[in-house]
Amino acid sequence: MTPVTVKGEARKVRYRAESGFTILSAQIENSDGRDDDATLVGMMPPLEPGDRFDAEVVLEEHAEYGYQYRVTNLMLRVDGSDMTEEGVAAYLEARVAGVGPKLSKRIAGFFGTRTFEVIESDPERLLQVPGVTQATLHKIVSSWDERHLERRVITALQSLGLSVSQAQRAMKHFGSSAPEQLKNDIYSLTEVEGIGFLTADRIAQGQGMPLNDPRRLAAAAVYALQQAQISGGHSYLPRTRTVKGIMHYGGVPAEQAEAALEDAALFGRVREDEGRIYLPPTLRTEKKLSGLIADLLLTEPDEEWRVPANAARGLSDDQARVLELLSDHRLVVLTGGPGTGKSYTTRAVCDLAEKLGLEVALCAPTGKAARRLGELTGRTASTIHRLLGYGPDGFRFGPGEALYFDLIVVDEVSMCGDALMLSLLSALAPGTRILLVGDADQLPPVDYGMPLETLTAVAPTVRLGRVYRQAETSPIVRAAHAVLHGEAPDFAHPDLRLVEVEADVGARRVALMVRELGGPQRVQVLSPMRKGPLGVSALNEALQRTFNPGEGGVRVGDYLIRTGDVVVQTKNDYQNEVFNGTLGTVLEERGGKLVIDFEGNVVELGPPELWNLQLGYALTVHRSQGSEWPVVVGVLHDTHYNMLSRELAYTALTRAARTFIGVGSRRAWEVAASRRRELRYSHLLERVRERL
Ligand SMILES: Nc1ncnc2c1ncn2[C@@H]1O[C@H](COP(=O)(O)OP(=O)(O)OP(=O)(O)O)[C@@H](O)[C@H]1O
Repeated sequence: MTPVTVKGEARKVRYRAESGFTILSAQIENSDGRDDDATLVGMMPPLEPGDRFDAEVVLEEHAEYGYQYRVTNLMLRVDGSDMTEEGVAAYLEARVAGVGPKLSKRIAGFFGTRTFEVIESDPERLLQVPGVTQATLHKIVSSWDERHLERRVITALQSLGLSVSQAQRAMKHFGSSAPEQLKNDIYSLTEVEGIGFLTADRIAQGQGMPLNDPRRLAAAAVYALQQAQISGGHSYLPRTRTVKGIMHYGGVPAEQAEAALEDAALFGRVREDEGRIYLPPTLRTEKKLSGLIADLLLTEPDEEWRVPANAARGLSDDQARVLELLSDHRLVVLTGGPGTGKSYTTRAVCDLAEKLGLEVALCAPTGKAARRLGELTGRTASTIHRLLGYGPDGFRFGPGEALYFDLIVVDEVSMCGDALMLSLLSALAPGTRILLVGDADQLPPVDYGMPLETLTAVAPTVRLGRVYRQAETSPIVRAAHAVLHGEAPDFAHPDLRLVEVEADVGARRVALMVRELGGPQRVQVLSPMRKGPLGVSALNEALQRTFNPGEGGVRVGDYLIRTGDVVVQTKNDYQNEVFNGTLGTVLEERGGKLVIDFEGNVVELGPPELWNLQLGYALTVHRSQGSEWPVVVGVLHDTHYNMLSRELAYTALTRAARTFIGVGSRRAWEVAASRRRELRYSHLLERVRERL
């Protein structure tokens, strides 16, 4: 059915979720006829009885509710200019506090169809109407504002070409100044979750923005760098690749893209640093971080750190070296694969520090990693954000106020990008020691930069090679280390198997396998990418259909999430203390909101936060870092070709504590083992070296 355009008047809002999803009874009409009791469903701005609107609707027959009109777009006509005097009076009476039937008729009689304009732009004139006192005026203006602000902003954003849900998210991001903000720079829309350059550009074109407008091409440059940061973890792009990005997003030839890059640098939208193109904040971060690392390497630790002979008892020589290095160095790095004794060593460090009477803080990038660190060392550990006192206006501790501990231990450091590492190091008091622990062979962090790689090259580092945990018996640990040396796993063990499948039936095969292995609560599925027949989206659809079939649920991106589903948080939410990569189970669906149990932390998420959720039956390998499950089904197939690398395969393997089932193709594992991941563009290491 093709959408038809109708004019309508709202009768009754039967239901409205914060996301904007609405069920509305209305009278609608167009040249083909009218329907006095129509049911409209879909994303709509806040509506009140009597509101007039234009809408695009598609007539549908719903299994349960019969005929109804699905709204593809709905625009309010709030100016009331085509309302009759009675309509204006009725509107005032219904919606504005402090105005009864008599007074609303008098006001409508006085100003007619310009009444709304008077209330909005020159309310004092209402005092000319007999019976309107200062108190009445105050009531009218304040009730008008709060109710109409959102409607006006949403309607203004819709008139820019945004859908209702995009308008809601833009208003959440920019606040009520969103229309002005977007009128000045429509491309700042790309900052809003789920809105990319192409959407902003479509709207800008709709407003007549010329293809070669410098603002448009500067925005294309910024977007190219943002995408490089988000999807590639790059801190900058070489000039040539930035130009290609402008050509790609801007759709302009090379010479125009070159000129646009000059303009973007001129406007300060991007920064050029010896042929490297950065977003300004990223360049500042990289420079500041290099300064702090150099400072840690060049200054002496404060407190006395003597290592008595028995302190190293039970430690290997390598593990004992960590204790020695801490006596003369403020910054020490401990790296090694799974089961090599990193936590075991950390515990010994904490034991010694306490014997020396030193104050120690333990932290890690995510809640799960912090909990694990606490368990393995028998001490309290927190997230880095909590240690730095993260709150609504950012970190409490930092350049302005230092953390006063003698030693800070950070685990799972491979998950820290440049920005978080900067926040952490800038909160250290002079003389404080810091021990960074992680597995440098893992995939780099989701955020841009890879400070651990730089630190292992410049700071005193101990690399633990010997595998203790069930080394010889655990085929997975052996396979992980083999992959790092370029060999594909042999998959010749009951706990390390490979099932070859064709891409088009693979997702179904994976779902059946998860059922055989004990279901989603025991088995985690991993895949390198989101798209494609064996990507996370397709796997999640198949797994949801198998383990949580049914209709309905809350629409989040390309998923319908409902009670009982396994979900994963995709962005750090410090208010609810739910971090990127944390898995949860949906307990209940309440009016467009979801109540989710994230490993004991039960939170209720409403529309804007729901954008940070996805189904979690299957995760990308990237997002699985810092977690571990008894059984993992790792999907690696030729169709993932350009993502295959030995770090990816290694990270996937090391997520399994006991059993790893590979699904896909043996060739994919051979390709992965033979290839290192794409290097990230970061200049941090060079900047640190320049300062040493
Ligand atoms: N020097 C050692 N002597 C004896 N056992 C050790 C030694 N070092 C570690 N272990 C044992 O090896 C196992 C793995 O140690 P640990 O958990 O510290 O490894 P890890 O590197 O932290 O692993 P992961 O990266 O998975 O956290 C533990 O059971 C630990 O007790």
